[in-house]
Amino acid sequence: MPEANRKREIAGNGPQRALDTVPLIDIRNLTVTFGDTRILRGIDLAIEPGESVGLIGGSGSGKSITWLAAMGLLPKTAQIGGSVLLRGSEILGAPRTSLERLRGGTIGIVFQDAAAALNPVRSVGWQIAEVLQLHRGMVGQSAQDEAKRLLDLVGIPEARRRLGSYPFELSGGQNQRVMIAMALAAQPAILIADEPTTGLDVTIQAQILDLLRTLRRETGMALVMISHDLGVISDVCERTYVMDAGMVVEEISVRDLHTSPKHSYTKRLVAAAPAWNLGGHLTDHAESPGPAPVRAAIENAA
Ligand SMILES: Nc1ncnc2c1ncn2[C@@H]1O[C@H](COP(=O)(O)OP(=O)(O)OP(=O)(O)O)[C@@H](O)[C@H]1O
Repeated sequence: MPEANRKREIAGNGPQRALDTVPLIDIRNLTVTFGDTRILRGIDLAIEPGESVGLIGGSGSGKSITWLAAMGLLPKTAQIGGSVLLRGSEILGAPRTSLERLRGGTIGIVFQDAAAALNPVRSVGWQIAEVLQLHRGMVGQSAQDEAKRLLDLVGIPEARRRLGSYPFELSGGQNQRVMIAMALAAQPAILIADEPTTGLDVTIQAQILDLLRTLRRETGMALVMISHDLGVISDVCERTYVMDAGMVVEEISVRDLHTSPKHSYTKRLVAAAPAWNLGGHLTDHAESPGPAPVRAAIENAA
């Protein structure tokens, strides 16, 4: 399909996006197969610079696999097809070294389980400094000062002292903030947050979501939020892709989620979510009843 038509088609099917720019990331007809099992069945999605975009769907719908495939993080047993353009250049199948440069560089990633993702035998200051050296060439005092600034930025108290702390000395919420600081250290153009608040208590979850919203506004980076929680998506994102069984079934603005979901799966998600949950971006987050009832409602809908 000619490029212009493709873009018109995307715009016609979902919320309006800028049509005259090259997307930051443009995923086209992405397929993933393990053996005989097709996991992704032709994913199309695009992220513009500075946007905040959700990827919502039930467990096993392929949300994480989409981004793992796009960034070359799947095992060799995966057969991958389609195209992933980063600022117009193909990165699917790119050499490992250039993908490693992109990951944690242009593309920052925050996973659910920060404690597992952080190195237990290195101080958080060391780990942030490593990113600063790798991606920005910073060493010595300037790296230490920047690491401290990043810990301040993500809301870790007594940041200078905390540079010497190990992950086991920090709470779950603080480790998640350290992960975000590490991702930000490389000044990414896009941050992919895969269920970044699952497992954290309600108040900490609200604080982390608030932090991600603020950081996106202040740094201008794009944010992709992967979640099965409609509350999280409507809290943080402007629009969302809805995934079911390895396909994107709908692209919709978060505001329209309330009133005009089109696909039956999206309608079920919305119908099952408590009313407060869909107004998350309009409410005081600290009063949110939290993710557990939402997850139960979504699982019932699926
Ligand atoms: N290495 C693998 N080999 C075979 N199948 C896999 C592999 N990794 C993931 N899968 C399968 O791919 C499907 C999609 O997984 P994925 O992790 O993307 O789901 P998800 O939508 O992120 O779900 P969740 O919200 O539970 O994390 C699942 O059915 C999973 O079992």
